[in-house]
Amino acid sequence: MMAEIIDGKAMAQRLLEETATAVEKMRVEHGRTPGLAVVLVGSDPASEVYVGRKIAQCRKAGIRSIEHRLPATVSQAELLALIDELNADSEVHGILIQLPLPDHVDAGLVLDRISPAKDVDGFHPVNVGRLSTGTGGLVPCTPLGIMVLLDSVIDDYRGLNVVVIGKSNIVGKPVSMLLLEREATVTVTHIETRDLPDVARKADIIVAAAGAPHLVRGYWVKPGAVVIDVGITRVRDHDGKTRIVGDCATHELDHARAVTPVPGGVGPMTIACLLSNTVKAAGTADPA
Ligand SMILES: Nc1nc2c(c(=O)[nH]1)N[C@@H](CN(C=O)c1ccc(C(=O)N[C@@H](CCC(=O)O)C(=O)O)cc1)CN2
Repeated sequence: MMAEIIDGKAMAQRLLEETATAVEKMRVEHGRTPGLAVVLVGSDPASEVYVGRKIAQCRKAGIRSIEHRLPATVSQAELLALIDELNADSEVHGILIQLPLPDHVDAGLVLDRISPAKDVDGFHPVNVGRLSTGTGGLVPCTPLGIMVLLDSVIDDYRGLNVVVIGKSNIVGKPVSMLLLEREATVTVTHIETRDLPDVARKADIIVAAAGAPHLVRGYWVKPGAVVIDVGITRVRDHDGKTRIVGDCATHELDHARAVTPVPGGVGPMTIACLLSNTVKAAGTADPA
């Protein structure tokens, strides 16, 4: 039997529609339009695509987006000055700095400068701390999206074994916190983990976020497990064409209960959750 394919594209579309409804309600009831500042440094082609999609989705949902495109040579001081300006702007409820940043910029310093209340990416230490103590705050978009996808196939996480592959600050660590909040038993694995296939095979849920194409093979996955594929790697085929592949060899996962596709799984949810975080930030902001 084939595994169920969790349709991230359709679920993202639904969330975007709900967000548009919430934006309209906020406008009518409070006279406030959520505003998202999108900062792109340099011209990384993938970042250009993602930023373009974020802005297009904002437009559709009725969120005001304010785009700041800076050259790759921008100084750290200039970037910090822009963030100070955006922090002080009452029309800006969310600030997004598209990653990666150029090497000469200290990304940690830049992200820490964003006001935690406007940190719609959930990367600021205050929001990281809130997430790890289960005390609210803004949660990173990809992990939020993963939970929406998982909730579509799992009612009760209590006692389930989850193996997270990858310990990044953007995905691995925050998704582990969200799963712990649901009383799952979470094992976070990484490049140094011994016998990773054996560890993975014990999982009821695998979240693969290693950035390693087709790392997770069929024999890593227990029959009936749910597999969330977070990897997005562009590879070049024999014919010279590029295509996007995930961290999982999905064609070997017929025995899984459900899997997310790449593309069309976690990626679209990341953008939808950014918009819903922006509305959340606008809803908690002080009146202008
Ligand atoms: N400030 C941030 N920077 C980055 C984040 C982030 O959450 N915040 N995540 C990634 C990039 N990203 C969003 O910014 C992102 C990546 C992929 C997708 C997506 O929809 N992917 C498609 C496939 C790719 C394609 O079609 O080109 C899919 O999976 O279907 C959306 C957003 C790093 N930077």
